Amino acid sequence: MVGTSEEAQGRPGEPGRLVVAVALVDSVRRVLAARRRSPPELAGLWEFPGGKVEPGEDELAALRRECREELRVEIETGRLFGEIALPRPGWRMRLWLGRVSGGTPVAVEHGALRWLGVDELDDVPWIPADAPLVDALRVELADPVDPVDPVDGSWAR
Ligand SMILES: Nc1nc2c([nH]c(=O)n2[C@H]2C[C@H](O)[C@@H](COP(=O)(O)OP(=O)(O)OP(=O)(O)O)O2)c(=O)[nH]1
Repeated sequence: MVGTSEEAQGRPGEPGRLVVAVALVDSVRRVLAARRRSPPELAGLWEFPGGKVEPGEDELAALRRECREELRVEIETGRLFGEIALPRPGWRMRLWLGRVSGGTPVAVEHGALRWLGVDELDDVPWIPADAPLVDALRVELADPVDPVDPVDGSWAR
């Protein structure tokens, strides 16, 4: 049953963790989504690239590391887009805006990658916890708060 495993709920007394992820936006304002292969309760669901920040690690350094490991790309980050609580005690996830600055994403650890336009965000089953971020991204992609974001003027009009 989904949500009953240790992966979903954590061990009693386990300290929380920070997960950092990035909404990579391309020049035609599509966002990169990645399909998880594991653990079983998340396999097949789609997410933003990222992962756990290691103890003592800088959050954005962790994000760049995860993008190299998972996608084989270099990234530039823009502004912090949002933060959510994950369904595991003490765990939260911070989502940054960003773009690929080097290389082409390859699904090293994921089952698939897709660049989704604003009208395609609902085409994949996202991890349920991500729903508020996906909703906010839908608004952002359709009508950017700052048309010269996400990094330094790279939004394509
Ligand atoms: N990367 C990412 N993780 C998410 C999202 N939504 C969400 O609930 N999560 C959860 C799934 C995982 O429980 C946790 C991220 O852990 P992870 O297993 O991807 O982290 P990691 O790459 O450091 O993995 P590992 O080295 O321990 O294998 O955050 C999302 O959009 N992106």
